[in-house]
Amino acid sequence: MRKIVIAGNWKMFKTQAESQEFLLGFLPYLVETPPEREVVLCVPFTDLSIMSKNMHGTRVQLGAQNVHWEASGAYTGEISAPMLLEVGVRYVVIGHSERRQFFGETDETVNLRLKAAQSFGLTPILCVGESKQQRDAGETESLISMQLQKDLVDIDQHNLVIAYEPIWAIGTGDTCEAKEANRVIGLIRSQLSNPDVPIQYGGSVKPNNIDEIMAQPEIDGALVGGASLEPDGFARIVNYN
Ligand SMILES: O=C[C@H](O)COP(=O)(O)O
Repeated sequence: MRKIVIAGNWKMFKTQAESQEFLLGFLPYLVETPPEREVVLCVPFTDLSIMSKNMHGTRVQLGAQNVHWEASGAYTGEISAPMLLEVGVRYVVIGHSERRQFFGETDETVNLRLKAAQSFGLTPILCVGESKQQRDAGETESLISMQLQKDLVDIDQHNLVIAYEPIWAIGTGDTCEAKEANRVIGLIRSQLSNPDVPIQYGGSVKPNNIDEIMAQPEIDGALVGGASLEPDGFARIVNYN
């Protein structure tokens, strides 16, 4: 049985005060959440400590949004896996398209980050997905295959989550049709050595489309950006039917 993982990715949103206000609104809804669903919040680095403290004893797991491949060193502005572990982080988003697009992440550095995360016992959420241009050019399948091939070299597929995030669907309200997301995720699964890796869909997931997305047989969860910022809406997503 594959694990269901619903993760919020707050990106560069929420101060510490705002993160605590979110928790107050969100946590009460979790009494309705079926126990087999893993709920994760991937928050800015500055929110990790306080979130960790105030999520203690709840079923929500803490996630970060990036990690460096060295344990320590002269890497100004970077954060290492031991630093994340110390503040209670369990998951880390790696290779998000915003990192690839705006911060020069390559498949090679994504692979290094994945290895570092796993070697310290963190569970990476690896993001893959095509741009609009690549989709229109019929390159979706080849692009994703190449990303997987390069990103997953020497990666343990028993401690891994993958998120299929078509770039054109991120933050646009233009969700990938659920059946199409299911098809691409099936394709991703067919390329894995462990078919039980949880594979999420991400890209304009909202309270009004989560039920249809989660009804697809290949989809094991969601990576949610904008809609994870608001407690009621994210609770509706976590408590999908
Ligand atoms: O990591 C989350 C994704 O980039 C999706 O963002 P979004 O739900 O705002 O489209």
